[in-house]
Amino acid sequence: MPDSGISLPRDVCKMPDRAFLYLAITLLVINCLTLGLRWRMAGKRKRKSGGERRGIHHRNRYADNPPDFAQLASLYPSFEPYVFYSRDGCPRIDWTDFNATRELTRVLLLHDHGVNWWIPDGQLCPTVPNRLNYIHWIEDLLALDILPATRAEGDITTGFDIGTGANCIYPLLGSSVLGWKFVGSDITDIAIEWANKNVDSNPHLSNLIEIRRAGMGHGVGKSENNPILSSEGGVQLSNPGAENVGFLASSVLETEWNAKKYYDGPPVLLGSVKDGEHFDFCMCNPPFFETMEEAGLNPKTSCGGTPAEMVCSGGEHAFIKRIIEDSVTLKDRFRWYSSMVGRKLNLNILVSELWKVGATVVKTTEFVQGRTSRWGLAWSFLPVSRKISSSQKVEENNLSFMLEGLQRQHGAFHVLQYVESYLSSNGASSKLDAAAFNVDITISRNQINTILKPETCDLSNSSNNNHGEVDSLPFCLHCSTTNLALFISMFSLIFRRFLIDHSIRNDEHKLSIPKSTSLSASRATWRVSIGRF
Ligand SMILES: C[S@@+](CC[C@H](N)C(=O)[O-])C[C@H]1O[C@@H](n2cnc3c(N)ncnc32)[C@H](O)[C@@H]1O
Repeated sequence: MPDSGISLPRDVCKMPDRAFLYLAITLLVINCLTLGLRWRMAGKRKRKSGGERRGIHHRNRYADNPPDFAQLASLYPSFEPYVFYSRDGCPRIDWTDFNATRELTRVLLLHDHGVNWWIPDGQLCPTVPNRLNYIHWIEDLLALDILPATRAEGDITTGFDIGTGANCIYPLLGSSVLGWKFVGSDITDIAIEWANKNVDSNPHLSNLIEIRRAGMGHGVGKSENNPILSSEGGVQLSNPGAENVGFLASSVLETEWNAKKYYDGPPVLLGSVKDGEHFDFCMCNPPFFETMEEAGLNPKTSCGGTPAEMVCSGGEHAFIKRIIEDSVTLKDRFRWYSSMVGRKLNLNILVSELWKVGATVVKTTEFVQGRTSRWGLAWSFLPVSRKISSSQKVEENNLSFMLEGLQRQHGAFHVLQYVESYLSSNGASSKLDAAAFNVDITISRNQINTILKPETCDLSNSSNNNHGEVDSLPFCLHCSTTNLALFISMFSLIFRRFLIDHSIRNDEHKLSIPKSTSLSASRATWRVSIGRF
């Protein structure tokens, strides 16, 4: 009997042929079903852990048509020596060979985008399909109508690429694929020289792209009055969120944040943006690492990358934090600020920092690049329109409300963290998603009853002083039952506790509650999520 890979009980071997055949088929079917189930579960697990997991952007031209190495080799003799055929007959290249990856990028840019391009040995070599994902995500952000338009219709979309590199990839792709204008900044001579060469070799794009040395005393924040640069030229260490820490002092995020180092390199946006300039967006593929060892240079690929491109003091966290600080000064000079982020932990920390500094909207996405993931982080300070989409309007279990009377230093994020910890301490399962800016709560009727018990509800100690400016925060409540009134009572109580705990006079606070909700459901457990809209 050939080795089927399935071991059978010994007496099965004595069975008559037909019985054995049935058994073998049954085992095979069970095996297939199990495999299928595992496969489906793996798929589900992936989506569950990755949230809105994204691969290649649906508008990315390589989404349905990955680069055809054989065709490229037949069309471009310079690429041909790098292509070999594996045993299964598939054309491949050696991803650990820098010359091969550089030649692939060159021919892809030429063949698919009509772009002439080159970089010197060792400079960071971009993977065209990956870089296109970020461009298309920016396109998605610009199409969102939650922010007011900041330029006249018909004006060309204009972006700022922080750290454009010798490869100048984002301006070249953004201008050739979407006709956008770009300013690309960098700090090294080699990047400035080669980015300019790459622009000059494409006369059809050169009027769309300007290469600029960062921090050369342009406009806002020029060296002599740059509010961020200290007299020693280092970065002034603002204690992040100092006035906002409050009850969060011990939270994990804060601890992580405070443990981080600070960027002390050349200016980033301040000093690079000229007086009167406005941009639709900025983008950045930052130096991700603190050391070249950390960069670890993936042994499975060779995309080059010099220390100047890969490394900065404090790593990506510090660099992006610096972009955030600059954006706080530049505010609506950019419609959207954005950056790539290499680590999920940093993404969460940066999202929470953005809410603290007053961003009006924060968006994130995941870019799946082969076996690694990167994240996109975008934010704005423009007023967000409170338009409720038609799908939200028909959902009867969605409720929007305002929490008024908060002091301005208590951001909506603080309120959500308070809700999370308050409910957790009362036994409910409560999970804050910093990126999505909401808290998911699973709570039982008994737990709600305990929270609403008169002794728990004693809110009489409310004679605190109110100081500072007051503000109001819009929230949205999504509830898996129609029993909103119960939740509103509970949240009203939690918010009142928050205000009391933070020395805000009780009578200043107001929670608008709809009149027509009824208390009827008898389910044991509900799911509710509260977030900012
Ligand atoms: C990871 S590389 C990105 C290059 C290119 N944008 C890409 O995606 O391949 C980071 C770039 O940021 C540049 N850089 C570092 N500090 C900078 C600063 N303060 N302002 C502008 N660019 C900076 C580096 O020289 C480097 O070219």
